[in-house]
Amino acid sequence: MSGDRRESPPVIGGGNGVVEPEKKPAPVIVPSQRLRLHANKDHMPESYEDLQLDFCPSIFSSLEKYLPPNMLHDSREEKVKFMRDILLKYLPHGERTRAQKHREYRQKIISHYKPLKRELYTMHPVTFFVPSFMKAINDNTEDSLRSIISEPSPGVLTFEMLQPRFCELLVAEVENFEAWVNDTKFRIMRPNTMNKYGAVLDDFGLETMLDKLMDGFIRPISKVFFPDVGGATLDSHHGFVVEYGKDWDVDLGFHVDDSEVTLNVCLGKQFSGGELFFRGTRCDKHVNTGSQPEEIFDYSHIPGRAVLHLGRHRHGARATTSGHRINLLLWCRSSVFREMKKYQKDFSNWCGECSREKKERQRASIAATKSELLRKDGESVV
Ligand SMILES: O=C(O)CCC(=O)C(=O)O
Ligand SMILES: [Fe+2]
Repeated sequence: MSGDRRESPPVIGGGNGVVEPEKKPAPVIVPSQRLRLHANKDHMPESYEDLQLDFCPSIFSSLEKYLPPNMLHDSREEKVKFMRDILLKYLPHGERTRAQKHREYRQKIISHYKPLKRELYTMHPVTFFVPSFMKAINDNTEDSLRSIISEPSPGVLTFEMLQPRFCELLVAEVENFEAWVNDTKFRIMRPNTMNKYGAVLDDFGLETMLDKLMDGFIRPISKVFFPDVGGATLDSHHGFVVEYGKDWDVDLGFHVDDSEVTLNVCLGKQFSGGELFFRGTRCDKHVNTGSQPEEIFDYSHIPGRAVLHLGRHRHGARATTSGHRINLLLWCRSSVFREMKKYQKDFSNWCGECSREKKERQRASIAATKSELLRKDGESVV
């Protein structure tokens, strides 16, 4: 083991609170009509963005061009049903049942829960974000982004992001949701296996808004700062809030997130403690190795200020010693990166330990070449 620090092994992924697959096989629906072999280029597909779907809405828009011609002008609901049945066939059985169960779970919440602050459910950049953040995103250059971002430790980016009013509204919505959960005794899934408190925002209607947050605001930053982990191709997310304090979770153990890039923004309220501690980025193989002194970093949350880091950047949260801390988390994922990762062994462009090992191999190889040259030199002198 390298480095001077040992931590207990980080929890990997932390799960995302999704129900376990059912054992009984579900019947596979075989559509009586087939997709076309070639896309109908003249057809203008509908938007599926506003629907609660178990696949990315853009997949439905793309697939619509392949629908049998007689279906093209069917209702959106009929087209969704047809395409969804086809897409589900491509998921492994366990995944398919899991996706179906999760869809039903969400549907149940959404059809019964009455949102309090409706303005949160559609993206309003000007009222959500502080002007400096808006400007940097709108200018959309590396320089403009760098001008608002600090990097107090390698790979830990921080910047002012959310308006105080937005934070208040989101906290009020979460409290309203929790009151509804208590009143109705509805059993909700927590954000992941590490939390007893907190709520999954995607499960009660905020998925579309959070998708827009990822697409329009987090992906442009990740593309510049985290290109090696699929920062430019983030295409799905898990969005939730965590709550800490005497009456909630107290701290959060050492772990890595099930994400390529994680956005963590403090929403308030008043609290002390709760610092994030970081211990360097690691691939699967090296997740339990020690940390180098330069990888050790503590960050104190400030309401409205975002922290952006790799999911594989090992971290945890210290005890919130007084008050109530609520943070918004967006675990952003890239399916392209995950697929490519299966065929790679060396992650020295982002894993601290792969990189250290690679440098060590290069150093050893240079030293061996030098001593070989010196030996040959010595022989020729004699
Ligand atoms: O409490 C925090 O700020 C950290 C939360 C976190 O790391 C997580 O939920 O993955
Ligand atoms: Fe985390």
